[in-house]
Amino acid sequence: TSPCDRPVPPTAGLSHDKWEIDPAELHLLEELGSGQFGVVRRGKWRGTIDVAVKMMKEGTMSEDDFIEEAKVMTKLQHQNLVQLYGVCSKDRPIYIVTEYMRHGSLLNYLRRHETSLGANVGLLLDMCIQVCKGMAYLERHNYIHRDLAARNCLVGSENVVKVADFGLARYVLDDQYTSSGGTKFPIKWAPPEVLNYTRFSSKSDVWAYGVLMWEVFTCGKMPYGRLKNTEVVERVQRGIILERPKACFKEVYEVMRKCWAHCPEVRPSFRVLKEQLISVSQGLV
Ligand SMILES: CNC(=O)Nc1cc(-c2cccc(-n3cnc4cc(C(C)(C)C)ccc4c3=O)c2C)cn(C)c1=O
Repeated sequence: TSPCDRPVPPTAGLSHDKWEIDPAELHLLEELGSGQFGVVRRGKWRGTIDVAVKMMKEGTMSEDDFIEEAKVMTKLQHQNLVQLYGVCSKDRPIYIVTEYMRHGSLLNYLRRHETSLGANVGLLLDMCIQVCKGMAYLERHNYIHRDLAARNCLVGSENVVKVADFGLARYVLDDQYTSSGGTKFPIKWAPPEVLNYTRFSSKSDVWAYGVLMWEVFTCGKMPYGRLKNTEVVERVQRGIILERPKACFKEVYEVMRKCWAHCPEVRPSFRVLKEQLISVSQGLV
């Protein structure tokens, strides 16, 4: 957007651009883990706001492209998206500062709470609906995630679930991750058109969302078990899909199956998925 599109802040010219965060306002705390770009730490911003800070390891990300994109990403705001607060890009390593989610990744949360969650299909469905709402917002903004999976969603207080790291896949420099033949490429969440032509779209996100629903209703099992990536590619191209999880009743599995239509145009949009899942959850009451 050209500067004239953005409302001019009263302090125009005095402060950094609004997506630029002053590192002096950050107080770094314990390490939360490490991801594709290096170490992530919990922190405090302006003394009180809980944040997560990704400290970008040199050579892991195409930084200039990302910093440009960060301006767009800070504008994507929804209660089921992990909010990007801004970046510290004046020196290296650059920091990516986001909202902090106290219970960590959805995948680990499902595995840690399998017993209690397994008995609560209403809650499992609610988690799926929250992710769907976040994804429907991205779809409305023509924004593709490219790596939607339970590991890339985060859990906050009161079982709030939010989609994280949307769009970041485009800035990963590791070709083991970016090329579909690479060891880190998320084959088990990829539809035929991505496996064959790396053709990403909101409909390829819908396929991945179906796999995420399967992860949720199995409380964090690995899709296709211990099958090798080559075996999964072969099955997906032959139209073999994941089996119905025990905890998953038929109406929900029917929605999952629609996400795995071979042809992307046949798959429902996230907007339609959201309506269908909400009506299934109302039928539960
Ligand atoms: C206990 N609470 C917490 O731990 N909370 C949190 C943990 C993390 C966290 C910690 C370590 C690594 C990663 N991580 C994991 N996978 C990633 C994958 C990608 C792609 C590009 C491959 C999709 C990019 C970045 C990451 C990444 O930074 C995250 C999200 C982030 N946030 C916001 C939290 O609230």
